[in-house]
Amino acid sequence: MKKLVIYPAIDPKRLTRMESISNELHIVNAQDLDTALTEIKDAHAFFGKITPELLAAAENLEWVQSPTASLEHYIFPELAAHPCQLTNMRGLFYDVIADHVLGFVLCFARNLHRYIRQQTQSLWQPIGGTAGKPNFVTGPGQVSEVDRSHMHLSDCTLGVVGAGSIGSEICHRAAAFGMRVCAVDPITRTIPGAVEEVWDLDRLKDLLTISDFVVIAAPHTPQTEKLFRTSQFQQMKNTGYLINIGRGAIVDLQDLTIALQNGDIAGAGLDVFEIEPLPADHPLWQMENVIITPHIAAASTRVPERHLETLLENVRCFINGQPFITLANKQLWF
Ligand SMILES: NC(=O)c1ccc[n+]([C@@H]2O[C@H](COP(=O)([O-])OP(=O)(O)OC[C@H]3O[C@@H](n4cnc5c(N)ncnc54)[C@H](O)[C@@H]3O)[C@@H](O)[C@H]2O)c1
Ligand SMILES: O=C(O)[C@H](O)CO
Repeated sequence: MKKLVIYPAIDPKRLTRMESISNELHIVNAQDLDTALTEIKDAHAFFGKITPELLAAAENLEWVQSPTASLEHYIFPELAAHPCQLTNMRGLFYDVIADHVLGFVLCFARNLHRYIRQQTQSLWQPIGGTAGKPNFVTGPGQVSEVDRSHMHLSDCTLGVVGAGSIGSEICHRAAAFGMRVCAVDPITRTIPGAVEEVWDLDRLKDLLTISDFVVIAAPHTPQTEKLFRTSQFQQMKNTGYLINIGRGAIVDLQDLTIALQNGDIAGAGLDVFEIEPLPADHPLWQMENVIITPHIAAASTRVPERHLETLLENVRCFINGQPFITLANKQLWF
């Protein structure tokens, strides 16, 4: 019989669901580190926060399941070198984060973030027009400054950096809004129904040059750390927007701030930051072309249940000797 050690211990209700799927798994829900260290010795699987100390104590470990989607604070060199398979919790947030991104896109396209600020001052001012004046739709053939200041999504291109579960869903949603969509990714080659050919990473510059909205949906790895610096912002359209729901460390915060101040890009929708929480005196807070959400793009009532479902499905795969549904590529981090 295979043995799974869980540490830190999980809610007994979740444990019952796990036990109910198989009587071929001996589960130890370790209440303290000493128990975890003793029990992991002959365990085949581990769920929770693995450490170098726990890994060193394990003699038969075949599988480690991370409780998080991202692995940059989880993986360490001994774990990468260990023959065990590593799985994560990716894929739980694909739709809700894609919604969040489209929320940013719609705000920028229609200036909703600016109108919400104006509303707090009872200010009637069409963006591009005159305060306090009625705004008449212009006649045939005439495009006013107000028209010019509001984007038509089907005229826009959205480019995604990192076409995994979240990035692919963003592409589908953007395509449904009539946008042209492109993406770069080292592994994904196509997103059926949205992007016929996903480009390799060497075409990042092409993506930056043509996109009205650049969306970062990649993990934080040595390759993506500070991928976005001044030169990337300068390659973007100066009417373009950056949206980051991936990881803060992918974008150099200072360079982004300067790019926004210089008008190298038109604005940014940010859920993640190089420094979290973003300090209260940071200039980004005061920029009217920046929308800040406090790392909540994944928040949703459905996520805890999906979290458990992913864990149960991987347990089933482990018992039945089938491929895991969220196998991680350990080499991405080293
Ligand atoms: N804002 C949040 O609260 C929140 C929540 C969940 C996940 N995330 C972030 O989103 C990331 C993506 O999540 P996911 O579920 O789509 O993961 P995923 O593993 O399904 O997709 C990640 C994609 O990024 C690609 N990638 C790897 N290296 C790359 C690089 N150098 N350049 C471009 N693409 C690269 C991978 O090939 C993969 O297709 C996570 O790693 C996490 O950092 C953020
Ligand atoms: O990586 C994750 O699990 C999400 O960003 C939630 O913090």
